[in-house]
Amino acid sequence: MIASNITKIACIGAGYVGGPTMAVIAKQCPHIKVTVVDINAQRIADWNQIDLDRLPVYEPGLPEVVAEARGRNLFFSTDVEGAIREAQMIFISVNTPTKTYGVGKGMAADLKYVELCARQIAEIATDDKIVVEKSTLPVRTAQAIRTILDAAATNGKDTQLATSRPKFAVLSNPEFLAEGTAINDLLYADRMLIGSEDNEDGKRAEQALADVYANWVPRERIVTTRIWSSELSKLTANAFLAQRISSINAISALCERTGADVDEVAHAIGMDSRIGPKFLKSSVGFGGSCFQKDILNLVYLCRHFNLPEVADYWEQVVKLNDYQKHRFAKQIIDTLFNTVSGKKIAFLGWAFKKDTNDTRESAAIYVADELLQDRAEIHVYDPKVTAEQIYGDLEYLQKHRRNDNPCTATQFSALSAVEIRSLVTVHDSPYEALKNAHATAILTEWDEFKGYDWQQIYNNMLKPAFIFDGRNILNRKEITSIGFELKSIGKG
Ligand SMILES: NC(=O)c1ccc[n+]([C@@H]2O[C@H](COP(=O)([O-])OP(=O)(O)OC[C@H]3O[C@@H](n4cnc5c(N)ncnc54)[C@H](O)[C@@H]3O)[C@@H](O)[C@H]2O)c1
Ligand SMILES: O=c1ccn([C@@H]2O[C@H](COP(=O)(O)OP(=O)(O)O[C@H]3O[C@H](CO)[C@@H](O)[C@H](O)[C@H]3O)[C@@H](O)[C@H]2O)c(=O)[nH]1
Repeated sequence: MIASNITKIACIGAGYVGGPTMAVIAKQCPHIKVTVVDINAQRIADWNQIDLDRLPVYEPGLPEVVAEARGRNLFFSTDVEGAIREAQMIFISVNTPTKTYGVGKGMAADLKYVELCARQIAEIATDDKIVVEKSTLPVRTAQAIRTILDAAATNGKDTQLATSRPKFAVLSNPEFLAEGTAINDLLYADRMLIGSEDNEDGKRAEQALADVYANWVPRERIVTTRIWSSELSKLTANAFLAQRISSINAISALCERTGADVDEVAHAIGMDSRIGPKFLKSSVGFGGSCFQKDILNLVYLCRHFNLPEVADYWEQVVKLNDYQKHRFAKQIIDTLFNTVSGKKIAFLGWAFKKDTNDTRESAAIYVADELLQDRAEIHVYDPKVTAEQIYGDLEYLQKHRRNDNPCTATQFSALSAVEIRSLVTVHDSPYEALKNAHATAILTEWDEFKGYDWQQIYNNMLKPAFIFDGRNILNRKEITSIGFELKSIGKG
């Protein structure tokens, strides 16, 4: 029977979602044994690190949560089969990146890892399981998971009576946490969304998962819907959030031409309670593993369902974001007298936002790539990102440029790993990165950047000393009074 009182949970995928979400469930529910598994043995070893500063995910508040629950009722393991066998409820929290091959290349979500999980669960399960989609998935994926679970569950078990074969309930439970604030987002979630199949087992499973969250989430914030609505709500939420950023970034370009100030415009419109103040910060462009991937997935779905106008509408959000990154890089080249060849450009920040070590789709990667095409010498400092990660990001981009992206246009030539390493230097000290630089570009809004000794930095830079503030974090009056030439986003 589908369990109604959950005491054993497994989560497949120990990444940025699986790790923090399960750590918080374990912290809040000491009566539930939570096992997080991954095929990446290094990742699991890192989650088991005694030194909590070296967990694989940098996230404020996470070390404290892990310290409290790990070894008590929170376990990280590579034994995927054992965890599946034991659990009553299994979260699938594996990556669903944009496809880089075949049908839907560059647009559709790659569901191969999710499919593998479904097959593995079906093969190993000997009793009834609740399977929870935690990964972000295209609408109607639950149907595919159900088909795999049902078909594979009978495979090789033909001798078993149909009634004694394990049963599965599939739930959609998308995750809305944002990196950098994940622990707070999980502890004080705006809502927990659960979509279930419309049958007795589905409703039983929905109740069981709602009861888990009710250990700390107020009941009125636990929202239940049809399974397709839940799946689609996740893509829609990200599309709406990203759309706000592209909207304000579009206005930033107009501000630069007209003498308006985008931060003032954002403040003024955000005071309208119908618009609201959040997600109106103009920047060098949004990054992260979710927004672009999920919108492209939405666009692909719309085309699949023959809705080209709807597809074009949402695709524009991504195109505008590409334009914003390109505009920033071009402004650096234009301002530095039309070439950055042989010039030292210091990058402050590489992560896609502050308070994370995640760099996936970070604007910094695209801006760097465009400057490297002109043979700039880039010197990077980021408080949490390793040199290997930075080189790896640039090398990956050389193989996976999108042709329709002005930042990665086809006329760009691919740089070799050796060329990248000769042109890009990664520093442990921001002051070293900035010494003798022609210009500084701020790519991430890390708080520490604001507190630097900018007078000392100015003294050690070449003149004229340019700052391109891609996050509008510096105080214009103070910085320009030192002598810097400051270029901000959306300030004419
Ligand atoms: N990162 C976020 O902020 C965020 C927020 C909400 C939702 N999501 C969604 O959650 C999902 C996971 O994202 P993430 O950022 O945690 O990804 P991630 O790449 O950090 O982690 C995924 C993990 O799954 C593991 N994995 C893949 N296939 C496996 C298998 N068959 N068995 C065991 N382990 C396997 C990988 O080794 C990896 O460690 C994605 O669908 C993403 O869109 C992400
Ligand atoms: O006003 C803003 C807000 C954000 N950003 C940028 O947008 C990107 C994404 O930021 P954010 O949404 O805070 O982080 P993510 O971790 O990508 O979280 C998003 O993507 C997750 C994965 O799906 C969802 O769970 C979250 O709800 C959704 O906010 C980053 O580059 C930010 O710098 C801006 O430029 N301006």
